Order: sequence, then C-alpha cells, then structure tokens
Amino acid sequence: MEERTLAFASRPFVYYFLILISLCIAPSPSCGDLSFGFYSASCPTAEFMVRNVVRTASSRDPTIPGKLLRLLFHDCFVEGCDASVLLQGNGTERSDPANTSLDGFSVVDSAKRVLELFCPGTVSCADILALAARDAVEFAGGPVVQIPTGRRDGKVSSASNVRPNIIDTSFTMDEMTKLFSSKGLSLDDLATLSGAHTIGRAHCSAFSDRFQEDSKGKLTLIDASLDNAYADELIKQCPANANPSTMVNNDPETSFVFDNQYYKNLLVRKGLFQSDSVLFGDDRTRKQVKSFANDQFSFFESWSPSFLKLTCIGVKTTEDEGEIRASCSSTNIA
Ligand code: HEM
Ligand SMILES: [Ca+2]
Ligand SMILES: [Ca+2]
Repeated sequence: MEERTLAFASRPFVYYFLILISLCIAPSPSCGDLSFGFYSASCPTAEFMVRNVVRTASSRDPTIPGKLLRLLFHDCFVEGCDASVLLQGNGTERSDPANTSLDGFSVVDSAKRVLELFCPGTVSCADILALAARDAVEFAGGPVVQIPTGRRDGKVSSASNVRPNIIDTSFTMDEMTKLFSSKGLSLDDLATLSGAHTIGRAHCSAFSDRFQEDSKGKLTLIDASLDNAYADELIKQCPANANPSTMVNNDPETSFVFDNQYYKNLLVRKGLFQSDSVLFGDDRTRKQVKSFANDQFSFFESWSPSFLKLTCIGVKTTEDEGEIRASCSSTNIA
C-alpha cells in the first residue's frame, strides 16, 4: 500500500495537478467587481481599439508610453482609478502644481473619440487609461499584462486631494511605505512599480533638491547617494539657469525601453530622484533591487501582479459611484 502511494506521488502529473489546484484557490488580488473582458459583449473591439491608438501614437512619439504610465499612477493614487485626473477645469486635480507636468491626455481623448463612434456611451475613460498604460508598457518592450475592466468614471476631482496622495521625491522610505500601504500596496510593489522610471523624462526641478546653488549660480552636489560623474552630467543638462521646460531622461541608458536598466542604474548610484536612490539605500528594498538588476525576468514577473494591483485601487463599479463619460475631460452633468 505504502509502495503504491509512493509510486503515485512520484508521478510528475500529480505535482502539476496539485500546483494547478493551489493556484486556483490562492487568493488573487481583489479588484472590486471588475472582470476580464468586461466589454466582450457590449464592445468586443474595445481593447483592440485602445491598443491601436496607443500603438500609432507611441510609434510617432516615443515619449508617449512614459506619459501614459505616469498618468495612470497619478489617477489611481487620487480617488482611485476613476479618470479623475483627466477632468479639466478650475480646481481639478490637473490644476495642482504636482500635476502640471502630466501629459498624454490627447492619446486618451483620441481613443475615447474612436470608441464613442463605434460603441457610444459604453467604455469608461478610467478603463481606457488603464488599458492604454498597460499597452504602453508592452510597446516599450515591457511585459504583457492582462487586466480586468469595468471601472466607471468618477465625478469628483479636486486639487486639494493631490498633495496628500502623491509621493514627493523628498519622501523617506517610511513615508513612501505608509502612502503605498494606504493604497493596499506593499514594499515589494513600491520597489517594482518604481521600475516605471526605466522610461520617461523629468523636468530639472524634479531633482534640483540634490544640488545646491552658490552665489555665482554654480551647482554642487549635496546628496551623497548620487554618483559624481552622473551628477556632473545632470548639472550640464540642467544648469541653474536652465529653461524650466528642460527635461532629462529618467533612465540615462535606455530611456525608451522598458527593461531592468533602472535597477542596474540604482546599483551604481544613478537613480535620478532621491526616492529612487533610497530603494537601494534601504535594507528593506535593496535585495529586490539587486535581484531585478541581475534578472530582467524577475522584474517582469513581479511587474504583472504589482501593476494589476495599481490598476485596481479604489475602482468604482456602480452607477452611484461613477458614470461613463462622453468626453474624458468633463463629467456628463456639467
Ligand atoms: C514612488 C514614488 C515616485 C515618485 C516620487 C515619482 C516621481 C516622479 C517625478 C518627479 C517624475 C518627473 C516628472 C516631471 O518632472 O515631468 C516622474 C516621472 C515618471 N514617473 Fe514617477 N514617481 C514615483 C513612482 C512612480 C510610479 C509608481 C510610476 C508608475 C507605475 C511612475 C511612473 C513615472 C513615469 C513613467 C515617469 C515619466 C513621465 C514622462 O515621461 O512624462 N512613477 N516620477
Ligand atoms: Ca483618480
Ligand atoms: Ca530603460
């Protein structure tokens, strides 16, 4: 009898079966009442249409993927992933100084226009933005992620909600951890999602706190966690008298490729923001930074569940909570 049990257990398929069962019962991150393929009956080509708009825009302008990804981050952290960041007008989130450098709105608007032609009043701006950011990562060479849909568009957008919910580059690890945890995101998610800085750009003002200006207008490095040669390079690109619209690449090596170069940069003290450098400086995240730097696959594998969690923050799914906007920049009842 014992022998028979052993023979049974030694068969590989038994293990595959057990792994399959455990995967099925393992808790998946809760994502409100969203579902995969929410539009499969009401607008079967919705995801395809968003994808095409993002593909065309990104191939014309390689800065688009970074813009869409950051737009999603700033949407989801304020009032949840509900397109509140897209609303225009006095006192909306967009008008807060922390959001004035956001871009990529026109890509979401284009996708919305196409969808309104084919499936009027059906696909939310919140879903369009989440799908667009997902596709943007893929087009920049990053991992393919399946995300559920069914988000509704929020009706509230207030500048005063931005500061308490968006991380500043000067935040300590404890402050970042606290804010992430208030959104249901872990330290692992922080280390993983910060990898978004492998693409995109930043204005000089976003990291000027790492330098000090003397009376002659000369900048010197005051942050020991930054590599000296890299700091010199940054000073060249962003001198004290730089035009405020000047931008530098977040990842000085492969700025348009979604790869693990960001983590390799952190290892050699080339993280652009203080909030990037801190991930390598702190014991709690250093191990993960090293592992992602050594193995792109492990970064990509971690990206999918963390990105999924990001797109699920505070989603609205009932008619009371949100609507399907006709235009992404204004609510239906003006
Ligand atoms: C953890 C704390 C974070 C801080 C302090 C931070 C801060 C910043 C800052 C200051 C910029 C430059 C903006 C500018 O000057 O135009 C930036 C750019 C960017 N951030 Fe973050 N970020 C954080 C996390 C994230 C996350 C979680 C994502 C997405 C998952 C993200 C995606 C991006 C992208 C893609 C850009 C480039 C935007 C562009 O090219 O237009 N960031 N971030
Ligand atoms: Ca929002
Ligand atoms: Ca890169």
